[in-house]
Amino acid sequence: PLVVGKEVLDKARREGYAVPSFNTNNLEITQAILEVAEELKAPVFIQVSDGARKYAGMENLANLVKDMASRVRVPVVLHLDHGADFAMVMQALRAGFTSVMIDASHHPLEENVRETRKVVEAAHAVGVSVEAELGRLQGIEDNVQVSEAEAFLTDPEEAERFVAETGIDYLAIAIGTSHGAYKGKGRPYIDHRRLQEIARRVSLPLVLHGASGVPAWLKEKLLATGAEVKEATGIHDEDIQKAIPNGIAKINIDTDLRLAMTLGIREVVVGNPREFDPRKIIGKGRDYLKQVIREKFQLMRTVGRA
Ligand SMILES: O=C(COP(=O)(O)O)N(O)CCCOP(=O)(O)O
Ligand SMILES: [Zn+2]
Repeated sequence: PLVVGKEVLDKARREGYAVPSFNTNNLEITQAILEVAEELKAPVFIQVSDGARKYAGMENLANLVKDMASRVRVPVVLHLDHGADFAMVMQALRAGFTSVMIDASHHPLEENVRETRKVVEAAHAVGVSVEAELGRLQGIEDNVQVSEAEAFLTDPEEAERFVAETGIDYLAIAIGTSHGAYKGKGRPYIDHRRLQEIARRVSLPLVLHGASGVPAWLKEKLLATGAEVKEATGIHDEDIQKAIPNGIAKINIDTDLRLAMTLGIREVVVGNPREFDPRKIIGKGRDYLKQVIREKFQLMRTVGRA
């Protein structure tokens, strides 16, 4: 069923596992997420970004997820990813979202606090959980762009104050991850000591954005279809596994789903030039999506937690 975010993440942080938050833009991605969550008896967040809202329509995606979530046994949270402003958050609340992010992290701290408090008051009035962000990720991705220079990591002491002043339910932090498929030259450096210091001061569930791994098997297969993803690199599994006991309870995954969908589509389109049935083309993408989603639940130890 559809549930509120706080209860799912408080349990995850308490019991030392994480819940993946997968971005959806359409029917097939949503199906893949829910089929695997049900199969593995795992709680799951399905999140809609600003880009997805523009692409598919917020109400369309909300109605799809709400209806499908009502027909599975595992807890499903419908989450607004990177809510840009109060108006967008209100649109999500009206559409029935059970968790919302207000991302005012690119504003000065006082404005971030003000914006976030306003959202907390409105969302909590209707029993919906709130995520906010402190610190900035580097990385380029569609509507989420921060140049290297502006990127800065989350200050533990500031995080403690921010949580106290805003009343949020979970906190997104910057410890070295970044959005998109190009997270740095070699292995991205994840500041685990900084995370431990934040987790010591903040008892709320912590959120990791920009956490896609760009799995080797997926990259190899994509390269074999002629996809130009040679420079793509992601967060290493060990860094994810290390971050979870240190308070990370929600982990955002979008890029790995994009790569999986693209692999299926390219394999059919490049491999069978005579194929023009979208069900065969997008359907192949859905199969790879399910494989990636399965791996994420296993990596985050979410299996069987529903
Ligand atoms: O943290 C992430 C994804 O991280 P990833 O790129 O490492 O998967 N997200 O919040 C997804 C942001 C997607 O925004 P848009 O659809 O507008 O491009
Ligand atoms: Zn993000």
